[in-house]
Amino acid sequence: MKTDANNDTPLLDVADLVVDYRRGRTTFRALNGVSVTIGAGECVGLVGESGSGKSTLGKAILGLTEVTSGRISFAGSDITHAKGAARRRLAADLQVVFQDPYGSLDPTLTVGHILAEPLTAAGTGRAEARKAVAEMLDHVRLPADTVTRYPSEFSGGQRQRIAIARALVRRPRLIVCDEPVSALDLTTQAAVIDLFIDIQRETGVSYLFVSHDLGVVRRICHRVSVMYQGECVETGPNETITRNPAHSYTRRLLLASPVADPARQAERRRSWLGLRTATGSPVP
Ligand SMILES: Nc1ncnc2c1ncn2[C@@H]1O[C@H](COP(=O)(O)OP(=O)(O)OP(=O)(O)O)[C@@H](O)[C@H]1O
Repeated sequence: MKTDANNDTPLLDVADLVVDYRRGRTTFRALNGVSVTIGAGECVGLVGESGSGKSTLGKAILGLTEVTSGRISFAGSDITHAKGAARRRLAADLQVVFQDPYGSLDPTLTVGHILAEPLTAAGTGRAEARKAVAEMLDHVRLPADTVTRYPSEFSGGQRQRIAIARALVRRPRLIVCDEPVSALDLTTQAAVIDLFIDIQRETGVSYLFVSHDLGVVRRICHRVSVMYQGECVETGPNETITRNPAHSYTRRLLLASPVADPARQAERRRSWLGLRTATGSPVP
């Protein structure tokens, strides 16, 4: 595994994480002892069905939800409960791209303003911020005149490129990508995934790539962790997880993910139904 440049410490080290949500008078355990590491320049995929806890893990890393127990370390520092100024300092290194390209950009601001704001808020001068914004637009393959336009003037895929540029503008070391392509049509998805791959090659940034779609994760990630009911049931290299999964839940997830060939899809569906019947409903 690739690790932090100067030592053997992973860039991100999540150990035995527990997150409980309050539901009225009871609590619901959304994460139950989850451990994940990400090295420098590595992309780790987080897959699992809806409700398995993927977004909760992303939110805990970003400080958007309270951690019940366990530890999150970033570049060797404990950030489990980082808040206020400590959390704001982390924003230089730790960024996020959300699923919804329509809701995540302020419609009242020009794209230039949206992209420059994280830099000027951190004390960068206007001229330097303008230069960095132009570079970022180039990185995400958007034309220079994008700066004067508003988010509503762009398609979903273009908006997601703007959101990626905003996440990149402070040159972070890790981006949490929470279902960043699931709201896009298949062709746009493929182009945005290619962009994520190119950016990683160009900048060496790491990704935690959350997706319910193993097909997407197969294209972009070095390693994959599989979540099921708040637990991480399997972690391994992309090839191993997507070709030879050890856990029965991963096999089901794999068989349920769509493939382009309809005949193969039908065969996989039959196989999936057979597997369900053979193993019964509850997954071990
Ligand atoms: N703020 C909250 N309060 C109470 N329960 C929550 C809260 N947020 C999430 N949950 C519950 O925690 C569990 C995990 O949710 P989470 O959003 O992390 O799953 P997910 O795998 O990301 O699902 P999806 O793919 O649908 O986004 C779900 O049962 C969800 O209902």
